[in-house]
Amino acid sequence: MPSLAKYFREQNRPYLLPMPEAEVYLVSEFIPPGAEPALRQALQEQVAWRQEQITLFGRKIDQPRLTAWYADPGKAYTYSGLTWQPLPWLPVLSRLRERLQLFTGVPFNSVLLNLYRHGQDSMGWHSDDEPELGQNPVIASVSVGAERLFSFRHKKEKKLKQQVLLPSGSLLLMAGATQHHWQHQLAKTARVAEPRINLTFRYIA
Ligand SMILES: O=C(O)CCC(=O)C(=O)O
Ligand SMILES: [Fe+2]
Repeated sequence: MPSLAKYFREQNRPYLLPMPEAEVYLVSEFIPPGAEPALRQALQEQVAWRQEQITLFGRKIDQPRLTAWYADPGKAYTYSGLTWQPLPWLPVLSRLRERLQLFTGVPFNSVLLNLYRHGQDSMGWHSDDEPELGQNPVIASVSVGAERLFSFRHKKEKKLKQQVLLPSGSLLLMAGATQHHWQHQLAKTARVAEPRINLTFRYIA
């Protein structure tokens, strides 16, 4: 990571990742460190975590993570072949949404939650480019728990790559044309045994 990252981290200012044809910002302490343990506990206990399955080569297999989907009424979302019916907002999620809306100045009406139980849980390469997200979606991704490595690769220029560690309490904002030109993933890792919770706030048309 370039040395400027340290400056932005210390100021707790959004750090713009050096990526062409993308707009990706990292805010390292979006959740104040003192508030992080209570948030982690609330999410682990209150969220209706589910083990979903996907069909791969005609066989049903468990997704390598647990998930949950909360949204305003009437919003359904199709994601990796599954159509999600939303649950009504929990207070802990509404409060986070409120803070994110003030911070970013854009509305969010849904959140997809991922629970990576350990380093063997993961999410493969994809773009968040479903039509219901619109042209240039702003995706606000909050991380709580174990620090994991998040990777980007450019769709056409295969040499273009970027990686960023997502510490607990951080906010990663993906905006502009990021989803057109780049894919992202959360790879498996043998180094992490602790769980990580990720919340991606989105606006569904
Ligand atoms: O866990 C993460 O940081 C990424 C999750 C993600 O890319 C998604 O939910 O679309
Ligand atoms: Fe994603």
